[in-house]
Order: sequence, then structure tokens, then C-alpha cells
Amino acid sequence: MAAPGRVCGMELRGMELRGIGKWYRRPVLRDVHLAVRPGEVVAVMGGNGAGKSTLLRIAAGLCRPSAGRVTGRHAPLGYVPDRFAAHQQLSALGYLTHLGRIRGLDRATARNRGHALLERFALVGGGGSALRMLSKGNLQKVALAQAVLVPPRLLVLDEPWAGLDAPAQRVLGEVVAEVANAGGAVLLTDHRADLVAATATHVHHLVDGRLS
Ligand SMILES: Nc1ncnc2c1ncn2[C@@H]1O[C@H](COP(=O)(O)OP(=O)(O)OP(=O)(O)O)[C@@H](O)[C@H]1O
Repeated sequence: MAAPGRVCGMELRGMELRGIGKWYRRPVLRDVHLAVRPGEVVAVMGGNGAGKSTLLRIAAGLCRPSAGRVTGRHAPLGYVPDRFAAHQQLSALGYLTHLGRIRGLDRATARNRGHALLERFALVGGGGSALRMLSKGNLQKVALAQAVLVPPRLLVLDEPWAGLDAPAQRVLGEVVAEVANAGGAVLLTDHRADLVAATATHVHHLVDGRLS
């Protein structure tokens, strides 16, 4: 296992967001500075529309900032969006196997790892369930499983507890801790202060586009 902060003997500074700004019709993010180091679980909290998802999309490289830059975004990246839309006919396990192969795993490894994650999150109906038939909470379990299918060095989670029952919430806490203990950097947002406080090593608040 790699010690936090070191991978292949090379010291990593982790991801840094410097002077991030984002404008749509109005400024959403203003001069945001944020570091997420290996082994850290950094949470960003804020009200509806505060810009949390926008910030996480920029961190994940899915959205360009209007100002500033992101450095140290190391692959593999795991990402759970705020809305995980899966309308495919594929089964949950078929989807994870497919995704694992795209991410460089061989078929057996992708399938075994996908199966183990779905078992761990206790997907109701099992891996054979069609994605489009899954309830919100069960679909969230698949979203989480795909994010850690290949152990990530950067894990970005947008409201990861949404829809999860109590046992799955506990599993999520364990999975996040495992990623951080293996030297991964975790950036997340959620509205549940108790879960965030129990999980994060650092908590920031986004108010009027600025981070405190
Ligand atoms: N693609 C877009 N085009 C225009 N405006 C956008 C876009 N994405 C986000 N916004 C706006 O940016 C603001 C911040 O949205 P964002 O989704 O980042 O907030 P949030 O803090 O994640 O909110 P919530 O807690 O409700 O999920 C909102 O006013 C939203 O309407």
C-alpha cells in the first residue's frame, strides 16, 4: 500500500485549485483556493445553488473555470455526479464490467471487483438488476461502485449519501476512508453536516462564491 503523499517514491502535493472563478449569468465562484492532499478527505459545504457542484466539476476536469487553474489532478479519477443518470438496458454488473474494461481492467477482474462492490453496498436485487429499474438509492450504490472500481488517486463525490440507507451510508464511510488511507485524495460535498463531520478531515464553506 502506498503511504499517503507518496506514490512510486515520488512525493505528491495533491490537487490544488488556485484562484478559481466561474461566471454563468452571474459570478458563481470567486477566487477559490483549495488544496486536497493525498490522504485527506476535504468537504465543501454550502446552501442550494452555492456553487458546490460547479466547483467539483471543475476539480474533476469536467468544466472549465473562467479564471484560475487546477494542478495535480492525478489519475485514476473517480467521480460521482450529483445526478447519476443511467437509463441503459445494461444490468448493474454488466455496466460495471463494461466500465472496468474501458478503464483498463481485464474482464474477470472488472466483473469480480464490480460484484464485490455491489455485494458490499448490498444492491437490492443483485448485480443482474437492470440499471433503468433501480431505485434512487440503489442507483447511487452503482454510481459509487463505478467511482472506486479502479482504486482512485482522486475521488470526487457530489452528494454521495443521497438516497442511501443507513447500512450503505456506513459502507460509504469505510470506502472513503480506504481510499484516503491508500494515499488517495478525496473531495466531497453534501448537505448532511453530521455525515460530513464524521468523514472529512477538512471542512470548508462556500458562501457568496468564496470559500472559508
Ligand atoms: N451549466 C450551467 N449554466 C448556467 N448556470 C449554471 C450551470 N451550472 C450551474 N449553474 C448555476 O450556478 C449556480 C450554482 O449551481 P451548483 O449546481 O454548482 O450549486 P450547488 O451548490 O451544487 O447547489 P445544490 O446544493 O442545490 O445542488 C446556480 O445558480 C446554477 O443555476
